[in-house]
Amino acid sequence: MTAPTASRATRPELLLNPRDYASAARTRLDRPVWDYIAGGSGDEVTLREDRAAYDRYRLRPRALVDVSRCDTATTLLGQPVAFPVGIAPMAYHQLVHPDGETATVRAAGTVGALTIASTFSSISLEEIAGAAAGPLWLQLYVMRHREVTASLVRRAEAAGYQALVVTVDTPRMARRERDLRNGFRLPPHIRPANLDEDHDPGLYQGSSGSSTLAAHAARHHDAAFTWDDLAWLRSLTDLPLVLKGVLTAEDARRAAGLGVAGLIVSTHGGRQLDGSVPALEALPEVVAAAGDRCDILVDGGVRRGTDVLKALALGARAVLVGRPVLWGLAVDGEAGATQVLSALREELEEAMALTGRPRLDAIAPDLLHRSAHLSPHLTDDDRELA
Ligand SMILES: Cc1cc2nc3c(=O)[nH]c(=O)nc-3n(C[C@H](O)[C@H](O)[C@H](O)COP(=O)(O)O)c2cc1C
Ligand SMILES: CCCCC(=O)C(=O)O
Repeated sequence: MTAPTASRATRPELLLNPRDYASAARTRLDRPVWDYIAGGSGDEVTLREDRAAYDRYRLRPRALVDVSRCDTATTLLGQPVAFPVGIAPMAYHQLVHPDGETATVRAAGTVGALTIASTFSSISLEEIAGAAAGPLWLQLYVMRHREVTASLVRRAEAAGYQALVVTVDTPRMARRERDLRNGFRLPPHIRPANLDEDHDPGLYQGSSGSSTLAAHAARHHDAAFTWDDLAWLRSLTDLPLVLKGVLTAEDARRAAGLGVAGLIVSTHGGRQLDGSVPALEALPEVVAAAGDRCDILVDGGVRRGTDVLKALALGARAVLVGRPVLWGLAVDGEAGATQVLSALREELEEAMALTGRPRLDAIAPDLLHRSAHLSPHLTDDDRELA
C-alpha cells in the first residue's frame, strides 16, 4: 500500500468549482472576515434553505437533440451578456483582496458577465466603471440624507452605469450573530469609497457584541423609504430601476405597475429576514405576477451550472452569484474571480448539452422534477461553505 496523503500534500491545489474556492479562501481569510461573508442572520435557516431549495429539483433530460453548439448568450434589460450569471452587489471587496472591485469587474469583463457594484464598494464607482468592459449597474441603499442618494444617482449616470438597483430588504441590517460575537468592524485601510472619506469614523471602532456595519446602517439607511418615495427616485433619473429583495407577487405587481424594469428575487443571501421563503421558491410567483413586464433575476445559493439551469426553468432571466466571487477574489485576485465565473459558465454549457437544451429560450418548467428529498451529496462541511 502506498501512502496517498504524502503525494497529495505536495500537489498544488486544483480548484475546480466555487466550493473548492470557498475551502481555499477559508484558510486565507481572518475568521471575522470569513464569518462576515459566509454568515447569515438569526439561526441561518434561510441561508441554508436558499441553497437547499436547488437540491429539491432533479433534471429531466431530453435525448437525441443536436447539442453540438450550446448558446449561453442572452440580454438583461436589453443589454447583451455572454451568459445568464452576474455578480451580485457586495460591500467592500477589499476585505478579501487589495485589488477589490477593480479585479472583480475586470473578471466580469473577461467572461462577459454583468457586474452590480455596491453602494458600499471599497473602490469608487467611477474607478469601477473605468475598469469595466461589460454591463455595469449600481446598487443603491437609500440613505436618510437624500442628497447622498441623489448624488450617487448623478455620479452613476455620469460614469456610464446602465441601471440602478434599489435594495429593498434592508431598511435596517439584520442581527448577524457571527459578526456580533466577533465584534466585526472595518479594518482601517478600507473605506466606503463612494461616501465622504471621513464619512463615519464609527465604522472602525467596535467591540464584542456589536457590528459596526449594522450600527452604520442604523444611522444612515432610510428605514422610512416607501413605495411613495420610489417616485422621487424615479424623478431623479431616466436610468432603468431594478428592485432587489422582492419575494412576493404583491410587491412584484406593485413594482411593475410603477414602471420598474427588473426585479431581483432575493433573501440577501440569507443575511436579512431569517425564516423568509427561499428565493428559488418565491421565484415562480414573482414571475407569474410581473414576468411579462420585468426582467426577473434570482440570487442566493447558486453554486453549480445546474443551479443556473433550474432557476431559468422556473422563469428567471438570469441569476446572480455573491460569495463565490469573493472566494475566487480571496484566493487569486482577478484570476480567481475569473475562474469561478468561467467554471459556472462551462458547467452551464455542459448542463445545457446533457439535458438536451442547447438554447436558453428552450428552458422551461418541463426540465424539472420536484423531489420531496434533498440530494444526499451535501456534507455538513459543504453546508458551512454553501
Ligand atoms: C459579503 C456580502 C456583502 C453584501 N453586500 C451587499 C450590498 O452591499 N448590497 C446588496 O444589495 N446586497 C449585498 N449582499 C447580498 C448579495 O447581493 C446577494 O444577494 C447574496 O450574496 C446572494 O447570495 P450568494 O452569496 O449565496 O450567492 C451582500 C452579500 C455578501 C455575502
Ligand atoms: C449595510 C449593509 C452592508 C452590506 C450588506 O448588504 C451585507 O453585508 O449584506
